[in-house]
Amino acid sequence: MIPPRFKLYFQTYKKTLLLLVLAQLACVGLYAAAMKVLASITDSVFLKQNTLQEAAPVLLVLLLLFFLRKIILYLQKGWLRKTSLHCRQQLRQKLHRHTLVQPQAPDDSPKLLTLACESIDTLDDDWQILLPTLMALVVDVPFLLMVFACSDFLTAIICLVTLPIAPFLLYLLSSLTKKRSDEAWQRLAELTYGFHELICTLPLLKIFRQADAQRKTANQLIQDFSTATMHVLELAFLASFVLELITTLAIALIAVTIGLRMLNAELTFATGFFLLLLLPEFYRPLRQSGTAFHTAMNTNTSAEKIRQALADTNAKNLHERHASLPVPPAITIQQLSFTYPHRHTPVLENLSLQVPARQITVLTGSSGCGKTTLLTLLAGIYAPSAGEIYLEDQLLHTMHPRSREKLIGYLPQAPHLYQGTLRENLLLFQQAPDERCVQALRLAQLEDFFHSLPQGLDTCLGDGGQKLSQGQLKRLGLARLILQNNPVVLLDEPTSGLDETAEQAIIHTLSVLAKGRTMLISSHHPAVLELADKTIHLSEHSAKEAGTC
Ligand SMILES: Nc1ncnc2c1ncn2[C@@H]1O[C@H](COP(=O)(O)OP(=O)(O)OP(=O)(O)O)[C@@H](O)[C@H]1O
Repeated sequence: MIPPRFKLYFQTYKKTLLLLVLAQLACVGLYAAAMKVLASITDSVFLKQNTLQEAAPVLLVLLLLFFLRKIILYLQKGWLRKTSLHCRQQLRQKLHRHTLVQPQAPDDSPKLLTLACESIDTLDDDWQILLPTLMALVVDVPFLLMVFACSDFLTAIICLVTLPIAPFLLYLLSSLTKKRSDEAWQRLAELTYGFHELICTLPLLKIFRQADAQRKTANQLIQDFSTATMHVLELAFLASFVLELITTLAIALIAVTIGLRMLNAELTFATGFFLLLLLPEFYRPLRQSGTAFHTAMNTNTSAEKIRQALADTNAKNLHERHASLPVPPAITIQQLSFTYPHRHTPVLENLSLQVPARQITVLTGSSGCGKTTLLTLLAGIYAPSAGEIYLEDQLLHTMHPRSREKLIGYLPQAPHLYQGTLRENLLLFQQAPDERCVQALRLAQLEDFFHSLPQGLDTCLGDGGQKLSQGQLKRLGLARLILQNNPVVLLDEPTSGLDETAEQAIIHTLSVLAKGRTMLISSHHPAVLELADKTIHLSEHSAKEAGTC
């Protein structure tokens, strides 16, 4: 019944969980003591006719017990919140590392988005709902059973008999709920994917006045998701209702027996009242287990998806051994094939070629023949469907991402602009002195742009900040590459979108940057071709080397 990830929680957060269990024990102990005091006050004031003044010190003790319990509950909540946050942070970091280690399939980003946001956040319920219920079941129920057994054996026996009904009913509901919960997650993934696509293409849809037409698709996705969620909620409601009914009936049954036995003087008022006060607390974890059970179905589905996503990484035999690699290395491609998911024909098939070290190699070919695809495979963003890519004698896809990042720099056709300062956009969370940033901007022909900025390197770029033209964005990408200082540099159309003067300047920068590096450029521009030591013409599925110039 207990999900496997809980074992991991028990191992990782052993001390915190022990503390939480002790706090739980203290809470239930204080509650039982408070109820004992309350029963005895009621007994002394109403039945034994003592005055309130006589009961006042005992009332103070009652107040103190409630106060102490509140403090422990508050601390317990805080620990649970903190541990949940830490646990989710760790998982997000793991997932982040995984996306770097495991070359992503091109269609994976919406899936990763769902995993990193919704799925991981769902695991908060493990700490806010599941673990507290589990602790109450493990600590409160046996503790109160013992208190019942010490006070009145018959009540303890009835409680014990009614106890297994709830788990049995939950077991019956489990298979049905799991299927519906899986379905709801599937609909959520489709919804995320649909919205992701819609947002990416919104400007284009607006231009072609198709934004309204897409509303129908979005509405359908929302409808499907809400229907699937409603199905899950129906079952959750049913489970809670059944448990409420059973526990209420059990409490009523025990209350009647206690009442009858008090009438027959088999039980004193103080003991009977004390037992009646404790009964709701005894059944509380059982009532909560309905909600917890529904939550567990949901979190189990998310945890399974996260586990599957992370499993491939653990299986991969990655190594960081690149110290022995000659720098800059030559690139050798052998029998490389790549097919995009949901496509029947490969973009690249049995491609073999050599990119020499310390030279500029220019990749040409008609539009759509696979130049960008080849560069992204070399950058390790996608994994090849077949064949090998070697950096000297080392296989690229067995290399650790840290090694790959150190070795290979990549300038995509449209570099991404992050919402952040110019400095953050340049350094991408690395450290470097401001002078180096300014020097890189100068080399990438962005000096004038930099001087026009009101706050220099601290100027905010991206959404809500300074916007950049396509040409400026490309040069910003080039400045990033200059700062990264990688021995292998891959550039996709570095001069597209630039005017003639900027193009000349960038070509000069490229020739400077190429010194002591292995450079592969995808381009048609005659000026870039003039730079080439070697030209490779990529036609559909094959490559022809135009030889060394
Ligand atoms: N994410 C993707 N999913 C499916 N197919 C894709 C994807 N990206 C590219 N393709 C297809 O792969 C083929 C090669 O595309 P690629 O962008 O690599 O060509 P290219 O030679 O770089 O073109 P260009 O010179 O116009 O940039 C094209 O037919 C394209 O439609």
